[in-house]
Formats: sequence, structure tokens, C-alpha cells
Amino acid sequence: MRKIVIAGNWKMFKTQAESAEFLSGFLPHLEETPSEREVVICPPFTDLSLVSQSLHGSRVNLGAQNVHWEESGAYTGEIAASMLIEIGVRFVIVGHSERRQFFGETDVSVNLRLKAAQKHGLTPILCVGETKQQRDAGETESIISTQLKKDLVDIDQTHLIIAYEPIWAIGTGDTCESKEANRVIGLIRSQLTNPLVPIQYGGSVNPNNIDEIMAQPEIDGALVGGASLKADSFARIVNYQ
Ligand SMILES: O=C(CO)COP(=O)(O)O
Repeated sequence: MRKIVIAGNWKMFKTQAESAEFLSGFLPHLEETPSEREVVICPPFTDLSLVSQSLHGSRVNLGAQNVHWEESGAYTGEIAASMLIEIGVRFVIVGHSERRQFFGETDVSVNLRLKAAQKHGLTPILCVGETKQQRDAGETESIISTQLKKDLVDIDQTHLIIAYEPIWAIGTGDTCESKEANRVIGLIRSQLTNPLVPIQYGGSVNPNNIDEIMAQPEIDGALVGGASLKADSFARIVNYQ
């Protein structure tokens, strides 16, 4: 049985005060959430410590939005895996398209980050996906296949989550049709050596489309941006039908 993992990526949103307000509205809704669903929140680095304390004793797991591959050193603006582990982080997003697009992440650096995460016991959520231009040119399969081949060199597939995030569907309200997301996720799975790796869909997931997305047989969860910022809306997503 593959695990279901619903994760909220808060990106560069929420101060500590806003995080605390979110949690007081969100956590009570988890009483309705089936116990086998894994729920993860990935706040900005400055919120991690506070959110970690607030989540103590709850069933929600803490995730970070990036991790560096070195143990420590002169890497201004980066964060080491041991620093994340120390405050209770268990998951980390790696290779998000916003990191690749705006901050120069390459498949080589993504691979190094995945390795560092796993070495320290963090479960990485590896993001892959194509641009609109690549999709229109019929390159979706080849782009994703290349990303997977390069990103997953020497990566342990027993402690790994993959998120299929078509870049054109992120923050646009333009969700990938659920059957198409299911098809691409099936292709991703066919490239993996471990058939049990959970594969999420991400890109304009919201309370109105989550039921249909999760009804697809290949889709094992969601990586949610904008709709994970409001307690009611993220609660509806984790409690999908
Ligand atoms: O990038 C995403 C999650 O990592 C998706 O963002 P949105 O849900 O806002 O489209």
C-alpha cells in the first residue's frame, strides 16, 4: 500500500504570529482526518521552531522548503540538514520549480540536496514538472524523464516522495486536468525502481478540486501552495472525500 501524503508549502508567506493563528484554526479539524493520511506543513525557516513546538503531540509533521548539501560552512542564506533535524523537521521540499527558476538550482544541486536530506534522515519531497512551452511542444514526458534520471542518481527510493508539479499550473488557478495528472504520475512511477514511492500532484490544488484529484488511482497526495495558507481551506483539503 502506498502512503497518502498531503503537504502544505507556505513558500514565503506567514510571520510567526500568522503561523500561530493558522494552527489554532487548523489543528482541531484533524480529528476528522483518517489516521493513515500523512499531513505535512512546510513553513518558512523563521517559523519552523515555533511551528515545531505547536505541533508537538499532534499528528502533523514538519517540513522545510530547502536544505543544503554541506554539513556547515560559508554558505550565506543556506540551511544545513542537522539544523532542521534539531528542531523537529522530518520532510524537506527539494527542487521546487521556483528554486530552479529563480535561484539557479540545477539537477546536479538538486541531487546533492536529496542525498544530504536522506543522509540525515529527512524525507525529501522531490518536485518535477514541465513549463507550458515544453508541454505545448510535446516535451512533457522527456523533460520529466530527464529530471528524474539526473535528480535520482544514487538516491534511496525507500525514503522519498515525488511531487509532479506542472509549472504552468502553479499559482495560476489553471489545474492540470486530473486524468492527465494521473497519466503523467503513472509515467513517473514507471521510471522508479520502488513502486511504493508516494507521488503527489501539485498546482492550483484547492478545496473544490481535491476530491477529484485524490480519486485518481495513481495520485498519492497533494503538494498545496496558496490553498494551504488558510486553515479552513487546508483542512478541507486534508479531509478530502
Ligand atoms: O507550488 C506549489 C506547491 O509547491 C503549488 O502552488 P499553488 O497550490 O499555489 O498552485
